[in-house]
Amino acid sequence: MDDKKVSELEKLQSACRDWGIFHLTNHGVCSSLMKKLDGAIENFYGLPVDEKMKFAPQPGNSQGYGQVVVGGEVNSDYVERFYMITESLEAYMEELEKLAIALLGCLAETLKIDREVMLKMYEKGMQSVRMNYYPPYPKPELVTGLTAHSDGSAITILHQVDGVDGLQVKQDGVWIPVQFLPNAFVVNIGDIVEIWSNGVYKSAEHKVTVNENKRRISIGVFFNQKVEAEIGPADSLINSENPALFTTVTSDKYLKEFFSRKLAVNTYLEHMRINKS
Ligand SMILES: O=C(O)CCC(=O)C(=O)O
Ligand SMILES: [Fe+2]
Repeated sequence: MDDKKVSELEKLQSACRDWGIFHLTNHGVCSSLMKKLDGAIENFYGLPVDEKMKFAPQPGNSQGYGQVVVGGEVNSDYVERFYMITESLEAYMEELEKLAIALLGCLAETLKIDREVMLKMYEKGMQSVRMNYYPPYPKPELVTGLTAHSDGSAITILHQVDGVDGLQVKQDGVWIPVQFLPNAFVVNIGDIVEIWSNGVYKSAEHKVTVNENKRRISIGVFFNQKVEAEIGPADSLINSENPALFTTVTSDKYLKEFFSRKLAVNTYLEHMRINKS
């Protein structure tokens, strides 16, 4: 491996270990697709509420337009969201999937996990997308845009439309604003990579604040394992000196349990932790 690659991988390693979140310059990849998508999303959120409510989720289905719902009640978070499992958005998703696999490949390399093992788990994995719309609010300190949480995904690739800030990540107990970088995605390590890496990489605890005058729109794409893959620490990382810190569960169970819980930090991950202290 050349020195440049070694140093890039080292940077990735420390970002994942210390922060669970980092910027990824996109070098113009998907930029025209992104513009189209941004326009479509702005048009959608600009529609009257009764038009948007036509896309409200059916009972028992998490896909559709609405607010954050916790245990059947609408949460106080000041955000409108649209969640869908991606069949449309194909071109954008295809490009992002290549990026996600490349990133997961780099993570596997830093963890000394065989690339084939990584591909077996994540290639053609389940993907979903969530579009978040945070309207401006005159007293932003009185509302939360999106509650503190970690993503249940393996990794999340986030695009912030128009560069309106608001995302924050918790580091050593302190909330740090994630500065917007033009032409860069934000990548979050999600709970699945924390489990898969047996705790080497940490899922990012993050939240979103609301802006006084500007509306904020973000598009998060969540990359998960294949539905038939199990979720647990990678076998090659476990030995008598490094016991598994998490249990292994089927994807099905993981997804059901994750979505049945409140949006919060490490919700199901903590449940999977072995020898909780
Ligand atoms: O709006 C953002 O920047 C973040 C959204 C987010 O964290 C999520 O949808 O899980
Ligand atoms: Fe998130």
